[in-house]
Amino acid sequence: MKISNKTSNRNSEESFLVENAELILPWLTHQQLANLSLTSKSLHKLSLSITLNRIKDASRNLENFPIPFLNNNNNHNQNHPYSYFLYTPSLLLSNNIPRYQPWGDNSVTSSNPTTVYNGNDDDELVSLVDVVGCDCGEVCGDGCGCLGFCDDVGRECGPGCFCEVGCGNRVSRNGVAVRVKIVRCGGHKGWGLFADQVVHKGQFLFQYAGELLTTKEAQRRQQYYDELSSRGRFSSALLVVREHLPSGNACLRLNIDATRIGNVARFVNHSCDGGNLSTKLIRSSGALFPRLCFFALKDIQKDEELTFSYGEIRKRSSGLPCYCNSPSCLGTLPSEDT
Ligand SMILES: C[S@@+](CC[C@H](N)C(=O)[O-])C[C@H]1O[C@@H](n2cnc3c(N)ncnc32)[C@H](O)[C@@H]1O
Repeated sequence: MKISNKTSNRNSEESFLVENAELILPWLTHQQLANLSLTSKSLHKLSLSITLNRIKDASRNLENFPIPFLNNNNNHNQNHPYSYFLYTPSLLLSNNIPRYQPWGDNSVTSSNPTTVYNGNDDDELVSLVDVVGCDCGEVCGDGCGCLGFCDDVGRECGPGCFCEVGCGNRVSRNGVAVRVKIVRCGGHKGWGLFADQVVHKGQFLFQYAGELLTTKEAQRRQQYYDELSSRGRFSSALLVVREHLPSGNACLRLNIDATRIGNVARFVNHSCDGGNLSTKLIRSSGALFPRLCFFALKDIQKDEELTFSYGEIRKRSSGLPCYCNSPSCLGTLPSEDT
């Protein structure tokens, strides 16, 4: 039997991939994995087991609990087993975003191969010149100087403090605090985030993690995302937070894009009735930027969808249709000029 060079090259590529599957396959994007699975039976089997693993934990092992994807939708068009994005538990500067991230390893490797981000802290966002914090000891008490509010922004202990990770004044710094799941919603909302346990009113759930952008970059991306959304089948997760002084003047603006890299908060859908989550900005001592934190607005039952209001303003006349299903639904999603 004569085997052509092309066939033997393909066979050796395939056996190389099969032999090194554990090293290579976890790094592939969903598209690369899908393409690979078409090439041979053994790679199809391996890709399938990688996919089943991904479905079990969207956070790639970076949170305290696994965060599963659930898609019980039989509609062929909506039959995606999971949503592909890179995971970060905290805010990242946009010049430090990894190009690839293994699924199941505890590190995010930056596009600069010398930088490995371990996902546990936001050291990148700490002022190295002016790191300030409390010196209460292991755990802070009522007299801790980091407690309280400043211009409507809550305060917490942070990288500038001497207290330890278990300190009660670090609620928003320890990742996702309650069990949640990412569920494919019926209709046109795409994926949504659901409680996988009872959550009590006032409880902290998670922060909105992603890339911190300059306003110019946020405007550029918003325009691009709007274009993609208008063609359908695209969900952007670019959030602009504006804080105003009592005078009405803007005093703070945060642009967080979780579209390419983010955490579970990127799956929280909008509800015109305000939903069951509230948001609050919290600044950790020593950190340059505050984080946007989500708290339960009311008691939330297991299996209830987690939602909040994306805003009041509907500036774009051709706004995207809203499917929140609340009696107060306004028909379109909020939109503002970025
Ligand atoms: C932050 S993402 C939320 C997760 C998103 N559903 C997904 O599948 O990735 C925001 C996008 O979700 C969709 N979305 C959120 N709330 C919605 C609603 N009430 N009705 C319709 N689409 C909604 C819109 O496409 C919006 O741009």
